[in-house]
Amino acid sequence: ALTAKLGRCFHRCLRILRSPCRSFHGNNRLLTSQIVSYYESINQCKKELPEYFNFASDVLDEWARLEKDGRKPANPAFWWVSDEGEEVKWSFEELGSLSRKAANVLCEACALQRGDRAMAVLPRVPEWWLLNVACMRAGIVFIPGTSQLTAKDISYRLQASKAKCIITSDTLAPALESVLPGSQFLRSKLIVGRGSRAGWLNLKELLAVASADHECVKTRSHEPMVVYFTSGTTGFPKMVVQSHSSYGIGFATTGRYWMNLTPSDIMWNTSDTGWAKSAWGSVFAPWVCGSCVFVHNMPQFKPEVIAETLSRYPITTFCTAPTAFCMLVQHDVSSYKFLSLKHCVTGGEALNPEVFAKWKIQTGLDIHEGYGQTETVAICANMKGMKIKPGSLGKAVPPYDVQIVDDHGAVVPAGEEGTIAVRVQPTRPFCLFSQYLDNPEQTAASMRGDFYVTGDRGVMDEEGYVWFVGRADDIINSAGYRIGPFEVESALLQHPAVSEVAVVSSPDPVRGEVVKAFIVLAPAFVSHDPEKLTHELQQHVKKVTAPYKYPRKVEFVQGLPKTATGKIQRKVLRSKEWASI
Ligand SMILES: Nc1ncnc2c1ncn2[C@@H]1O[C@H](COP(=O)(O)OP(=O)(O)OP(=O)(O)O)[C@@H](O)[C@H]1O
Repeated sequence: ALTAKLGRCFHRCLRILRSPCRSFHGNNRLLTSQIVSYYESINQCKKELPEYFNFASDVLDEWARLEKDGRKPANPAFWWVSDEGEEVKWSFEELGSLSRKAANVLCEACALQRGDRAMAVLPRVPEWWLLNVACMRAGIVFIPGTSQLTAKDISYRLQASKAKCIITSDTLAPALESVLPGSQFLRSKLIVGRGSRAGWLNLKELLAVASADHECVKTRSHEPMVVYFTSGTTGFPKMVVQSHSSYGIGFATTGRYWMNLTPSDIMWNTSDTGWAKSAWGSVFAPWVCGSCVFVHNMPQFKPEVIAETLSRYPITTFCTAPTAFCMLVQHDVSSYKFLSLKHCVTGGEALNPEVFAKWKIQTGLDIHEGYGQTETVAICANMKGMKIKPGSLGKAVPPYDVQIVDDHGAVVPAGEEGTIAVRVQPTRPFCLFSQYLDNPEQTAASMRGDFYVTGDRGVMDEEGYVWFVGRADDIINSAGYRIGPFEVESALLQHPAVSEVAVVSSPDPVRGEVVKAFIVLAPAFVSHDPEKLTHELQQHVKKVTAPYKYPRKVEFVQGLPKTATGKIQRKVLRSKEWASI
């Protein structure tokens, strides 16, 4: 009888674990590792997506429960520092109670309801994280925008997104006021920071009197959770809708295997709050893994400040853009001691192998490059434990089936160039964006046959590693040769004279177009003879890569045009080159 009883009990447990609708709500017996592995197995298609899911109640509150029971490493959920020496540390419990208060503020004082949209244009202040979680709890769609946006940009975004609430800082509010009257959807305005302003509610004052009792909305997995704007590298930024599960569950594999995160880790991602990269590395990937989100609120990216922060705080995992790694190795971080740091990741643009090699020499650490878009979680990555191929994007991250396809959506053989694509037939991955907001044409245009196409060109090698060639628009077609800017830029960066470089097409009467390099010189080379230097750089490229790729035109410049995220806008340089034609 006892065996039969045990057998029944075992099967009941198994049924609960396998149940598609299972949530962690109220289940106190779960272990730390089970939270991550449950969501990981959904990513690996071993378990079905639950019908209802909410990151706040199903993940964050679960970590808070384990923390309370003493079954989670004593790591804060959130650790924020500023240049002025201020510090904020929240446990998962504190994050829970503060975000419940914030949810009440949004629902009561701001009169927002489930499904309404709220736009937050804030620098890296702790309230950004609170409001993010508060919106999840209330089922409000959160729309982050970078504080580098101009009032005109914000006006466009408010109109386009039909946001009912604008949240901004006391310093940004005056500049915004001029454009707000034109936003017919806007119902409430919330200020984060000190001081009062006519017509604005103040979060701090409202939080002081808000109740910490709030029942989390039971959101459906596919319900919209957040809208992010793309960087606008190739055109006007697109509004990408992500659901509660796409970002909420989809980052489990990214966090565990690419970022190497566990509940003992402290993750620092330097991305600005307005970009999807902050959702990746400062919200979902670390928190689904129970790690601590570390934030340094610094108005400007200064390599010496980054290096000091990495030395001073027990940061274990560091993520920053390739350009930032480039600035760090140029600053030379060899003299710093990053005692806790054990894992570095990057993405968002191409990481040149030269930077990878220098970082390894200076710190002893690899940089694990990953690739993805606002529309996705990590598509490819050089994951922990895998052989790293410097210069490659790594291999497909589950559940994505990544292929290189031709113009008709047919998969091309290994070694052949095509468009990097993610299979959506017969099964569309749950962690792919839902749509471009109010733009069915653009949403449809992102599909080709059985695939979602990224718009990036690449090659897959025999081992399944994907190599980035360039954005489709950036490929140079010179006398029948197709040349990706990345390879030429990587070759040029190996030369000590080159500090930064962008390679684009330029008109040519014979070849149609030729390779042109815009180069920012390293300080020691600024006074060199430009003609001699041009020749030397051309010879250098011919030596380190196929000679037909060398830049026939070279222009030395003071700086390169970049998006607010720091990505090089080759489009701007290209347009100037072709303007006179
Ligand atoms: N590791 C990487 N190497 C090279 N490029 C990368 C890498 N990771 C991401 N990218 C580039 O960044 C893009 C995704 O960035 P994001 O979603 O911010 O929008 P964007 O393409 O920069 O802007 P927009 O779509 O508005 O032009 C990818 O499509 C790819 O071009």
